[in-house]
Amino acid sequence: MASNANPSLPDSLDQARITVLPATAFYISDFITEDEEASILDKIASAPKPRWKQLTHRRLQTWPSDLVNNKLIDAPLPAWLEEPIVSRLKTLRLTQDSDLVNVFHDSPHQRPNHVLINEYPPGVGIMPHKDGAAYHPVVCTVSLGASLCLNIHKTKEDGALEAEPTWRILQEPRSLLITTADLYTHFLHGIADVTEDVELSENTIANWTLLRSSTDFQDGRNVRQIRTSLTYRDVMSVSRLGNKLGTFFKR
Ligand SMILES: O=C(O)CCC(=O)C(=O)O
Ligand SMILES: [Fe+2]
Repeated sequence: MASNANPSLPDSLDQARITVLPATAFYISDFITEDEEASILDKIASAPKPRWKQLTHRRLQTWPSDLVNNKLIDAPLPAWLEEPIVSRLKTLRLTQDSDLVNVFHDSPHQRPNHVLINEYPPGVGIMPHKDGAAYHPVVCTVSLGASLCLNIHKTKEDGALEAEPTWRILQEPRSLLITTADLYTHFLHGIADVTEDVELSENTIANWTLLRSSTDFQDGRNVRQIRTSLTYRDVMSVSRLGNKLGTFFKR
């Protein structure tokens, strides 16, 4: 396939469901093309320096802006985050005979309005966490540059985190992972601070049969390289600027 060809998407998300996970997750290995991936990585790299927020080990960008008190100030996404990804997300049907042509059909704005860009060098991950109340519980993650494992953790009866993940999802470059429902509200997700993901196999990776090339991981290893993720979500509360009294209207 030419690298600029449209990727082949499944007819419906039914075919992309990660069936061993609790409700609900979908994985599409070729959601964007190599050309699209390269062009988005270029845009991220050429963003003005103040766009980056530098954490201790990791850096991130938020588009169109940071949330303030869990609210988004109304603004469009830049064109390079809108096309092709948002348009393509909107075309994904839940089932083949469903008219519900996207996973955001019951979200407040029927589409993602916010994108977080996270860059993970080898050895760097993100602590297990929940995404919280600011967002509608649908998360669409597009991975760029390299592969890594997202860990899904249970909590114990007393609310403490189980240190070992119960499931692992392997995310390849150009893939789309959608997590919703209990995976959003009940379980925690995180990425291990390792330079290599190990013990990768049909038995340990929840989406093994949906991978583009499980043969790449036949030795059970994924040596980490820089992996960048685009996390698309719908921020529930959006406020408009420009009111003289400084109060905010809901959209
Ligand atoms: O980079 C990822 O895939 C996960 C990011 C994440 O969990 C978050 O930003 O809330
Ligand atoms: Fe998260």
